[in-house]
Amino acid sequence: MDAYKSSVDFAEATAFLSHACYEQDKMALRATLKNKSILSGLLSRLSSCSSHGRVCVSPVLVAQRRNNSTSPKLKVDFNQSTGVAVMHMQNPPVNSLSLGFLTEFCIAVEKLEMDKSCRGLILTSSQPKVFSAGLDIMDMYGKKLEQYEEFWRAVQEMWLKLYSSNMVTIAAINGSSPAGGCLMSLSCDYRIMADNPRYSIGFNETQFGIVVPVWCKEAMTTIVGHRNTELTLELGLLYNPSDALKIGLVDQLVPEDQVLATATKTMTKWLAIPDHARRITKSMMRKPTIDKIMSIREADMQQYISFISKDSTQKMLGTYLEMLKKKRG
Ligand SMILES: CCCCCCCCCCC/C=C/C(=O)SCCNC(=O)CCNC(=O)[C@H](O)C(C)(C)COP(=O)(O)OP(=O)(O)OC[C@H]1O[C@@H](n2cnc3c(N)ncnc32)[C@H](O)[C@@H]1OP(=O)(O)O
Repeated sequence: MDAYKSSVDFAEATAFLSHACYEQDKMALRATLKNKSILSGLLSRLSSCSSHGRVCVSPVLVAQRRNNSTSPKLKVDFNQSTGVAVMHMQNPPVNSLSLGFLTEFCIAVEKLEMDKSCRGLILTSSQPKVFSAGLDIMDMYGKKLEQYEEFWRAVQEMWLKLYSSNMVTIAAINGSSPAGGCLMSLSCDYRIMADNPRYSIGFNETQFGIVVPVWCKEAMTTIVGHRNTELTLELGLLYNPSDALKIGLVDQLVPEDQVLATATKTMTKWLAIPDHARRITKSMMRKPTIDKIMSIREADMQQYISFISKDSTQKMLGTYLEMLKKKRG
């Protein structure tokens, strides 16, 4: 009975998802998913139903107002003739990965994934100077345990969706991309960054007392190797574009005004490879990491909740938030 009930929930929510392209749909979806067990079930099952063996979603008040904004946090331009979608992140001011953003992102990627005519996804930012500031610290600060859980479930889901995508995914990094922003680009197949020494990319978490999850370490190690990962994560390093290129954190640097054009050109090359061969190869390369991470998903959740809700962690996050806000004033 429970299994039946949950499959009905899932079917309803999936049917609903496929139509959730307008703002009122998204608001209703969030209301439908308010029950976190449905959210967890839906998001996990969405990731397990895909093909090819991939694992198949004061200052405080100012920031809260921003996060509650109902304007779309993503703009997706899909070109039917090329089969390429460009996803512009537009969550001002810095494209932080808030719960609202993550939910919208998972829905958008799932919709593109289900559309067989979409073969490539370019991820970029509409915000000046910033690709993504990483996880929204407001969603990690001063919240209830259930809220931490809902947020982290969405973080895990977003990573899985992007990392296990069948599409060719290219990050067009047209601004700074610390922490979660860096991991988001590392989940793509290829990274092109604006050659502007004022931009930075990397993982600065330890600098303000946060430890990245094990799956972040795993994903990074597969790209830049054990030693670079160790140095970056322990010291909380952010790199300028040319240093990022040296260690392989990005694949290519181009002048700022050519990031998107280069991504589009690169996409054409990737799409010239027969899809089935590329997809199976991608799965072969990534499935071991995905399987490993899936097996520790619930433990990772418990670890996150216990770590983030500690008084000492909250105190450090509070200090960091104040520091970020003072920087401007
Ligand atoms: C495939 C998907 C992957 C999913 C992700 C998985 C992630 C797991 C990874 C491991 C754990 C990750 C943890 C994190 O990501 S914690 C967040 C870490 N991020 C940072 O430390 C970046 C902090 N921000 C900055 O350094 C700068 O803001 C930035 C360089 C990005 C831009 O600088 P700029 O000068 O243009 O802007 P301001 O600093 O003035 O900021 C403007 C306002 O935005 C607020 N802000 C900035 N960053 C965040 C943030 N991460 N969360 C919430 N709010 C943020 C900042 O306070 C300013 O607010 P006010 O306008 O109110 O002053």
